[in-house]
Amino acid sequence: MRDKIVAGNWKMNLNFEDAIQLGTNLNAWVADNQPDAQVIISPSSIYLQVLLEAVDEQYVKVASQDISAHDKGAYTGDISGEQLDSIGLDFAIIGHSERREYQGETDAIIAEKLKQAFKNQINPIFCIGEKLEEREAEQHFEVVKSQLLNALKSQNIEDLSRLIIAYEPVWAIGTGKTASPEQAQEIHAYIRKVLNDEFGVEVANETSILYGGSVNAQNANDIFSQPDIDGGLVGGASLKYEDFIQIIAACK
Ligand SMILES: O=C(CO)COP(=O)(O)O
Repeated sequence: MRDKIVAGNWKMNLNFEDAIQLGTNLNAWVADNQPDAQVIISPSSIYLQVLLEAVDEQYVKVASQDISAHDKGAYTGDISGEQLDSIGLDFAIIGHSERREYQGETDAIIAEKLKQAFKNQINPIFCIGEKLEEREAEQHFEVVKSQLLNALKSQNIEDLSRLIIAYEPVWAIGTGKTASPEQAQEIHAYIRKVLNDEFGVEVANETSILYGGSVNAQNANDIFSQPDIDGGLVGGASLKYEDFIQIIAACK
């Protein structure tokens, strides 16, 4: 379903107390202010369960930052979709560029992770986006198309109703350099066109496509006002309560 969504990817930040405090404060703010956007927070996995208990799911949803590509068994350090589902978790970030870069995640691995999410009724926030050299070589359209198709072609079409996409140009992540609202809109419209061409109009119209990469309280309004941008996946600014609530409020 195409919802407005603002998701905070906390990455490997915040200690236990700060994570609970931020989650609790956000929950109270959402309850009081009833923003248009669905709010999601994505803490480190050790805090998932306690945050699920600390927030009310009608106000704040919780997402893992990853999911195993495997069902179960001898995969030390992995957390399976079934395990995530068993604590009541409904969302998972999959294929973030930092995992592609530092953990060697390929499109093929990401396709398996998406399958595990779908199989366990978890809504994936599937990340795609080009690197700086690919943008400079004007290959960004090809890159996102191949990331999309390599990961989605093997999925069951009916599972795609759970899909959320996050377009995050790697050159804009943590750099303070945002894609301009026009650049972001252009590629979001293109992503929707690829979805339409490959999977049909329903998938294209019903998939939320979030923008990520240096979203902050100042630029959120301009970015979110673009027609094909349904919200944001926010890193650094999601760790600061005052900034993050302004970003949520900007998503209408
Ligand atoms: O990677 C991101 C969210 O997943 C974006 O991070 P920043 O908002 O810190 O650029």
